[in-house]
Parts: sequence; structure tokens; C-alpha cells
Amino acid sequence: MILTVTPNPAVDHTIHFDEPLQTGVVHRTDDAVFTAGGKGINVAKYVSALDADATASGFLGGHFGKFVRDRLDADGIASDFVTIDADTRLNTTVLAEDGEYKLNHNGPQIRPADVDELVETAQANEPDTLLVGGSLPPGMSLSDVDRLARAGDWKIAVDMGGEYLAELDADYYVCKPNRSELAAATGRTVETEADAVEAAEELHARGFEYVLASLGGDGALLVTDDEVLSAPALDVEVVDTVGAGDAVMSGFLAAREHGLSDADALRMGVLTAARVVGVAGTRVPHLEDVLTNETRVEVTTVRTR
Ligand SMILES: Nc1ncnc2c1ncn2[C@@H]1O[C@H](COP(=O)(O)OP(=O)(O)O)[C@@H](O)[C@H]1O
Ligand SMILES: O=P(O)(O)OC[C@H]1O[C@](O)(COP(=O)(O)O)[C@@H](O)[C@@H]1O
Repeated sequence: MILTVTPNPAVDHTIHFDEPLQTGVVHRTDDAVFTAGGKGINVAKYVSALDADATASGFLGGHFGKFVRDRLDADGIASDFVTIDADTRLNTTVLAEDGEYKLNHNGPQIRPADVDELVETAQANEPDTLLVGGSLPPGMSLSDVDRLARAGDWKIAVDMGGEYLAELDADYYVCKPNRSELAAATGRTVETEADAVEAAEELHARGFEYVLASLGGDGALLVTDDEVLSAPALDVEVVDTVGAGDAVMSGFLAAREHGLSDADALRMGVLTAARVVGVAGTRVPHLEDVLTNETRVEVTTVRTR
């Protein structure tokens, strides 16, 4: 079972305008979607849809916390959250004619006792793999993530910002940086695929057994002990990219749960992401056939290590 820990869940509000945003103007639309989000929660939703066993955990509080809990229940996603006194946040993605604006709140204040309860919750669930996804709310530190990593006999996956990846101390199973997170984690400029390979290999050398680097429309890389694999993104119509990174991680983790190879896990990551970018926000697209999909994703070996 995969336990996903989202320290900082969110109600994701995705709102669409057919015009560029301007200051001093009231923009109006009837196109708005509210979903339960936060990186670990998205992974629990996508992994469940990929027919692997997942439970969502983390901190929830207030009305938005109730919204997230109710949505997961309604969608049949197993959950085991720590209830906090403060309010879960609302994140807004504005899709306007001039681009995609992501407006994320820092989140509620977490107390040391909340972190203790989270560690106990993780231990009680006895997962094979524990994923920590997304930002840390005020009051929670990276040493708490290392503590979660060491608190049980599980593989630990992280989908966190580059500045976090640079500071983690325990041994991790897999991380999923995007291009800017690779740059932030290593202090390198990451523009070409060769830059991304070097940065991802540096992270691997720092203690991540697998580095799954997502490169937006250029696809994804997987650095293993033995090789560097590459998979192109699919040529699909993109509604928005909210949840795309979470989808790559979900495909990878679900494939591992199904006992698939490194190459198939990378393939499943980009196939899942191709579906997720085709729907608004973090709604779960049709994923049941991803495992048996006929769509060709050619995984190539960039380098043998
Ligand atoms: N424009 C796009 N066309 C097709 N697939 C895309 C596109 N943008 C992202 N993806 C898919 O989503 C994955 C994750 O996107 P990326 O932007 O790297 O992650 P993040 O959401 O973490 O920033 C990519 O590896 C790719 O498979
Ligand atoms: O914890 P952070 O970094 O603020 O990110 C949270 C946001 O990221 C998401 O998980 C989407 O992630 P990606 O677009 O990076 O895949 C949203 O659901 C959520 O609002």
C-alpha cells in the first residue's frame, strides 16, 4: 500500500477567462472548478485510478479541510488525516488568455503535537511506500520529513520543491523534480536535456535511488543505479498542467506496485500525465486503461552508468 502524506493540502480552485487579465477590471466567468488537491492527495487519487492501493494522509482543518475530506470520501479514496485547529488553504489557478497564473497560499500553522500524530498515523498504516508531496506549512520543517522517512520500514518517495530536495538528509527511494526544481536543488542552469541529466545524476549521487525528472512538454527522465532513461511527452491537447507532475509520480509508483520495470514505470508516468493535462485542475481523467494502453511511448537509454 502507498500512503501519501500531504502536509499542506488545498482546495484547488481553477478558474478560466477567455481574455487576458488586467488590473482595475472585474473579470467574470461561469467556468470554475473546485477539487481536493495538494501533491500527495493528487497522487492518492491518480494511484487509486491506476488500480493500486493508496491511502491519503496529512493535515486537514476548517471548512476547506472538510471539503477535501468529503471529496475524497465521495470519490472512494481511502484517507487517514490528522485534524488540526487551523484552516486548510485554498489555491487558485487562473487560466487566462495570456497564460496560467498559480496563486498558492502558505497554509495553516502546524504544532509539534500535530507532527507527532502524523508520524503515529503513518506507523499505524504500515505502508510499503510512503510519499511526502508538496510544500511544508508553517511550523513543519524538513527534519520532520526526514523523521517520517526514518519512522518505519518503508520506501520513501518525495515530490517536493528543489530547495527542499537540496536539504533532505535521510536515504530516499525516489524524488520527482521538474526543470526548475532540478535547478534549485543543484544550483545548476537546467535548459537542455543534457543539463537535466547532469542535475538529476547529481541528485542520485546525493542519496535518491531513483530520480524521476519531469521536463514539461519535453517528457521525463529516470536516473537509476544502472542507467538514465528518457521518455517523450505525448502530443496531446493541454487544458492545463495542474497535477501533471503529480501524475508522473503516480504512474511511476503505481507501476512499481504492479511490479513493472524501470522503463515501464517511466512510460506509465508520462502516459498518466498525458491524460491529466487534458482535464481541468486535478480532476481524475479516465486512467483505467493506462496499464494496457496501446499508445506507444518509446523509452530510450540516454546513458549507461
Ligand atoms: N505541454 C505538454 N504536453 C504534453 N505533456 C505535457 C506537457 N506539459 C507537461 N506534460 C507532461 O506532464 C509531465 C509533468 O510536467 P512538468 O511541467 O514537468 O511537471 P510539474 O507539474 O511538476 O511542473 C511531463 O513530464 C509530461 O509528461
Ligand atoms: O504544496 P504546493 O507546492 O503549494 O503545491 C500545491 C499545489 O500543487 C498541486 O498539487 C498541483 O501540483 P503540480 O501542478 O505541480 O503537479 C495542486 O493540487 C496544489 O494546489
